[in-house]
Amino acid sequence: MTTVQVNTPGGAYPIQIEAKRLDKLGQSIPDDATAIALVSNGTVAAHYRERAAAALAATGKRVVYIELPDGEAHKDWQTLNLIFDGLLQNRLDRKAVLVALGGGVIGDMVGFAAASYMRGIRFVQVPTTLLAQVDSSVGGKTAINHPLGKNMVGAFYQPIAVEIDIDVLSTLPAREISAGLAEVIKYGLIIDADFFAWCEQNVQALRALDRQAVTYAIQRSCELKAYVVSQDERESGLRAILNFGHTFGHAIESGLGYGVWLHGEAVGCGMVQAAELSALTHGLSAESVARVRALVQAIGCPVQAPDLGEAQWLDHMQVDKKTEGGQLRFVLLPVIGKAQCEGVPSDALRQVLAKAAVPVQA
Ligand SMILES: NC(=O)c1ccc[n+]([C@@H]2O[C@H](COP(=O)([O-])OP(=O)(O)OC[C@H]3O[C@@H](n4cnc5c(N)ncnc54)[C@H](O)[C@@H]3O)[C@@H](O)[C@H]2O)c1
Ligand SMILES: O=C(O)C(=O)C[C@@H](O)[C@H](O)[C@H](O)COP(=O)(O)O
Ligand SMILES: [Zn+2]
Repeated sequence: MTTVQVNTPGGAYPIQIEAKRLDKLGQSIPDDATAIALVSNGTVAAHYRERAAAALAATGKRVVYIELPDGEAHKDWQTLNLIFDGLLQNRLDRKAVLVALGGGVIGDMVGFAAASYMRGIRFVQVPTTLLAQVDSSVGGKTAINHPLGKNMVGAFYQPIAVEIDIDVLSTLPAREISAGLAEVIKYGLIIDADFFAWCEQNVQALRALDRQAVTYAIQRSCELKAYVVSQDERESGLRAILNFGHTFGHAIESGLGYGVWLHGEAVGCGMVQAAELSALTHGLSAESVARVRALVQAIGCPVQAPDLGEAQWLDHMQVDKKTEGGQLRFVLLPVIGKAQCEGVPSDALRQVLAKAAVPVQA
């Protein structure tokens, strides 16, 4: 078992990474918890609900189950309300603990519900996608989407534990593995050039879910994210680097409609666009841009952006949370392994957007 520690003003907690961790979930429940609400969706529940519920019931506490519809298109108010309905119908009090069993969609919604139910109750992240294990379960960003913008309503709210069972990845579709790898290589690009080079060398092992390679990728990603969020929990500076590729990526997600491209796919493509922008504004070399594009392609994510049209691109990017006083800000790389967040000249941005060429389906 590997443990990575996260320390923020909003909460300190361990990330436990282990095979068959699902069977030890009871260890993350505090003794004074009055009840446990396990929240998942039908897809994940079909594989893992029984084991997770049994491990939680072994604490001797009452376990209730709340099922949400599956998919990014359901990361909204209506679905969030289903969590509150379940908590109230089952009379869960302030000392109840929520457990998020699923990918980033479940984790983000359960986290937001935990932040607001009775003004805040404890919650545990049990991430079951690669993307959630390397990124969304760590750091306390919780949110739902708005039709006009991604993750627009939410809170910073830390879990009390993150429980990663690497075995659950065996049931994940290949497309979801590719999407998760986009966030893995992001860490190399923004903060650890050696890790980026390691990803280049191990891309086939990662896609094949080679146990040793995947375990290392999860551990290193968690270490790097834990370092960043422990320095800057609420994104007043450094944390913005974790948003590399997301100004473009989130515009793709909301522009095409949530769920058409997976979050990781949109981020993968967005990182290629952000690398192209970095070449125009921060001197990133043509060779480095080519390395970014080649690795995004090698993990199985799209590298060619959809043709939303310049006006739509700008409209969707304008609501990005890094925007200040109406000025768009991007995470940019002077070299692979270093990132900074800044405004850019509009002609450079237009040059990058002009390359978006994939026709958008009606
Ligand atoms: N809070 C953060 O810091 C943060 C970071 C990155 C992404 N996110 C958010 O996370 C979301 C994307 O998360 P995601 O990629 O995990 O998508 P997801 O939660 O939609 O999961 C992907 C699909 O895989 C299924 N699934 C999950 N685990 C499975 C398993 N083990 N076996 C089989 N199927 C399984 C899900 O039911 C779903 O259909 C986006 O909404 C994104 O904005 C948040
Ligand atoms: O943890 C962070 O900080 C991130 O930016 C991680 C991103 O991968 C993630 O997609 C996050 O939800 C985006 O945050 P947002 O503030 O742009 O909504
Ligand atoms: Zn992301």
